[in-house]
Amino acid sequence: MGRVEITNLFREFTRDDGGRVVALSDVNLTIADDEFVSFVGPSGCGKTTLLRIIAGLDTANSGEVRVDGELITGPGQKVGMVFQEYSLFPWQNVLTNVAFGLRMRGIGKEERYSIAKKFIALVGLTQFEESYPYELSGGMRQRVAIARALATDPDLLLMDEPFGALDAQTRNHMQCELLDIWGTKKKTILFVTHSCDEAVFLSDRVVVLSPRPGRIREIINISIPRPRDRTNKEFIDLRRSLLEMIDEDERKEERIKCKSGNL
Ligand SMILES: Nc1ncnc2c1ncn2[C@@H]1O[C@H](COP(=O)(O)OP(=O)(O)OP(=O)(O)O)[C@@H](O)[C@H]1O
Repeated sequence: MGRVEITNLFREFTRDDGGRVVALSDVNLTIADDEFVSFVGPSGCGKTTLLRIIAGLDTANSGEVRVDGELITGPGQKVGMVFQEYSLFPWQNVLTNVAFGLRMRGIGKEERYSIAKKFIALVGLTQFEESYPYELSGGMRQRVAIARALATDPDLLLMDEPFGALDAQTRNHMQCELLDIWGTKKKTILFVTHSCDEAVFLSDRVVVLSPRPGRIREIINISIPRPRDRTNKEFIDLRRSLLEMIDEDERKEERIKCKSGNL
């Protein structure tokens, strides 16, 4: 489960000065069950907007998103989200943080704690069940956020730069953990990142968005067998071509801004 169909998505925002920003245009994409897809592209190209619309947290002006055939009209149980800033409740310990979504679903205390403990174990934090977020490192907090998103067993997991704030070593470690979890708990993952290296390391496909309005510029299949070796020539070549594509788009946008006097 977790098939996503995005059809003719268009999203425009009105700025405070009354001007219009087209964030997404003509986005059409189908994502298969259990697929791992990353979204990359220049800053401001609409990656977060796209994820928020898929999550039902924002509404497109036109077009639609379906998850397993069901039209998304608001936040739903099929979708879990993990953001860059952990978004844990500081006044709750690890156990109650992870059990939170289950409580919202009316699941009794004994059952929700038992489910939460299973997911805390999955992310390797059993010894920290009673700890509060301030007592944990950034990587540990992010693991709690992932456990919390997984505990409600969503078919689809949306992750918006979840490892962006982590140091390089913790980030690499979390990437491997995420792939392990994805392998065990089979679900569809949509992952926004600024890192081409991360996108190539994790994904079945990488979707490159163009600068505003965000459109699908290119979809790249990554068929390198996992676990992926970052020193492998194919890996290096793919990472380089992705980087070049995004650099080229960023330079193009700067030239347009210069010409229009916005820079
Ligand atoms: N609520 C809003 N009101 C007005 N403009 C918005 C709003 N949300 C997003 N935008 C604009 O829409 C465009 C896309 O924003 P979005 O955050 O989706 O891009 P992004 O690709 O995720 O950016 P980044 O990589 O920098 O995080 C940007 O130009 C942004 O300024």
